[in-house]
Amino acid sequence: MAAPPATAPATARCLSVAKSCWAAERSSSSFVLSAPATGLRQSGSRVLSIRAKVATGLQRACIADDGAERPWKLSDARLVLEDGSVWTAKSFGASGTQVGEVVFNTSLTGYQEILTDPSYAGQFVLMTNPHIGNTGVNPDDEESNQCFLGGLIIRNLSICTSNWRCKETLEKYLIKRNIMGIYDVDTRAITRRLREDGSLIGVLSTDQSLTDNELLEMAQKWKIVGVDLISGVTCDAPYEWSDKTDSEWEFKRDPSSETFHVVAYDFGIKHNILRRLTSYGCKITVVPANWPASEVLNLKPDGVLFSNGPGDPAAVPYAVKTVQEIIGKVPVFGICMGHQLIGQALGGKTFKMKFGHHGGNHPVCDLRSGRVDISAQNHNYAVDPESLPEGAKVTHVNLNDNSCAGLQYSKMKLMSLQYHPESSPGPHDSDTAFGEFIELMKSNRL
Ligand SMILES: NC(=O)CC[C@H](N)C(=O)O
Repeated sequence: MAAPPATAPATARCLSVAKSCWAAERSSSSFVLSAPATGLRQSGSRVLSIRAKVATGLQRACIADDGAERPWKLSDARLVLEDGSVWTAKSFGASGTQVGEVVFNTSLTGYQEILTDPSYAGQFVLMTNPHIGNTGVNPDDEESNQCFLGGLIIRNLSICTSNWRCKETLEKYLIKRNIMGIYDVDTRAITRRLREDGSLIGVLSTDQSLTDNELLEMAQKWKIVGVDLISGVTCDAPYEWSDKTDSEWEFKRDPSSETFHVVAYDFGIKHNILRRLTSYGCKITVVPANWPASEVLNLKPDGVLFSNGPGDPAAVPYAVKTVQEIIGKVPVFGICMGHQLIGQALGGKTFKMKFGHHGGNHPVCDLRSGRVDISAQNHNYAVDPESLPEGAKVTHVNLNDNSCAGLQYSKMKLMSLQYHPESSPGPHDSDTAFGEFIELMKSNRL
């Protein structure tokens, strides 16, 4: 059970701190900040300086621990961003100190699928929905066997859980899995900063012996671009997968009469991708990320799936080489990281987006039919369509920013999507993509 809220509502505390910061600002002759953690952005805009001061002011207002016992939880955690801002919060889940890239996710729920999505390795996920934890967690919504993300950042932790599937509270679940969580922090302000400045590296800490400056230094030294994160999340050895989507949840009513053998490269694969493929009539062999292409081709599969996965697609040349050795020989389907690796394997370029796409409400247009799907997304990198060779066709665009959301190259028997047709969590609109992969494999059999 979460701790009861502090007496003064957070917004009120925030506003009074903001007011006093503003008054101090006006009475001083310059906008130079006195707090060491904000000093780095002194040369930045006046607006940024004020915001940083508010964040630092919150820390002073909340960590007034005089040793007296109080029946509510005091702020005991900090999030220090690489821009020098310090955000105080209350911890839940594990304690300690953790570095990661902060991304915001606009899904209303589905936090358990997000926590267990291996593509979030190295990242802190900030949920923009202010109320999280009310449905607890259950054994069926896991997308992998562990949590790979660095930590969870939320506005309000639900003080109770109420759901017929709930087996455990979010707080207990995070403690068991040694994952840090913070709440009672201004997630809207952090999201606005990420939208303005782009994704930022941060440090989450409950360790009061570390100074703001020490945490800031950790954030500024840490790198995520150019790092191979796939090798930390892929499986150790091949295995067979045969679980379908549970009949209670199945929404596709016309099971395929044919079966297809698909080899799935595990770059951080989500279970629901495997379940959806199985429901569409596939027998699946999952192989580790570094499994030789020659051994996969020796199995004579009907198709190969290149899965989602964490990090920078340009940092895994071995995976790009594998994709190069396979495309054109058997039908392939790339999802998210798999799509980006296909882009690279075709000689195209990937680039880091300002703050990426993370959420269950991204409109995507299928340019072939004009149909618009609402899709589940989680990526910070994208394929530059201008860099692709002739013949590679952009089939889908994200309607929020026109970025490339899908590819097809008939001669190479390939299709790929930048988003998540398996939709966990998210809408089922794009489930038909699995049917398209089945058709691609069928036509290759003829
Ligand atoms: N979901 C994924 O596969 C993520 C892809 C890649 N790691 C990115 O952030 O762009």
